[in-house]
Amino acid sequence: MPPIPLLEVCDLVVRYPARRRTAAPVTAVDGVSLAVAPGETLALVGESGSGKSSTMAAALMLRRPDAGSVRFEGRELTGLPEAELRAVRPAMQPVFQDPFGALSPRLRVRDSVAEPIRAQGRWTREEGPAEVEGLLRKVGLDPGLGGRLPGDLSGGQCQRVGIARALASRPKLLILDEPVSALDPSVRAGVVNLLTGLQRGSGLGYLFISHDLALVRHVAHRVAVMRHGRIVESGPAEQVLTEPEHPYTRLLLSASGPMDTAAGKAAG
Ligand SMILES: Nc1ncnc2c1ncn2[C@@H]1O[C@H](COP(=O)(O)OP(=O)(O)OP(=O)(O)O)[C@@H](O)[C@H]1O
Repeated sequence: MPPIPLLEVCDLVVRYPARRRTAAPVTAVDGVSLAVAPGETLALVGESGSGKSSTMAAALMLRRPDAGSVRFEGRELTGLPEAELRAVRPAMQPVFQDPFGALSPRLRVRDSVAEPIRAQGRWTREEGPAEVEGLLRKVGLDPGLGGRLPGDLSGGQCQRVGIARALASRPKLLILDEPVSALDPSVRAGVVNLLTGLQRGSGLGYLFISHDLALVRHVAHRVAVMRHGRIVESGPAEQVLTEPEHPYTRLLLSASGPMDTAAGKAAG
């Protein structure tokens, strides 16, 4: 029997109220189904406005979907009260595009990383600091940076702190929303390699949201292509990216140009 997916989203619908009185409500996600297995990276690709971030927000239950189901390790989340969701959330952690925006500007690096450990009630004076130091090392940072504020770090360093903070909750799934697209091209590959390295042998699943198909080719096991709130094509990365069936996927691929971005090359 195949393993139970970490995340399983079925027939997901997310609507936003009309922004103007005369406008219609927006259906941002219109019946999306996807699943992420342990140790797997599913890339969700599509142009701006196709509904990727709305799917992410609903999958994380940051926004309750208007219809459909979200299961984590087989457990339905949509009907759970907030108190029960709080217990599930550590296992599914977001990593956002803006590395500075994701961290509190007034919290030192070590406190940002310590916060989830404290929130889970695991902090002890003996083991807490060592766990933080270990997490900083794990994401390729010198623990000596622990005393700095985010404003004293580069974008790449900040994103690594964001990843360390996500890992501090001991998650099973990371939902990564364009995790390297705001970074300087010269540091993207390092962060991509970090993410692929963290996954190796760990069972950590990734829902990897990106519009960079070159990058997706290097990180994803499977790809789902989203357009106007729907998945128009999905399958193994190699198949979708080399023999796309849907005209929209072909269009995205032709618009993305040759598969040779800095991140792609170094990560390959
Ligand atoms: N808070 C909101 N209120 C109204 N409409 C919204 C809201 N957030 C998103 N939308 C609309 O929902 C649709 C999907 O947006 P979403 O941000 O999920 O797409 P996306 O693929 O993640 O785009 P991007 O890559 O630009 O973030 C778009 O038409 C967007 O304008």
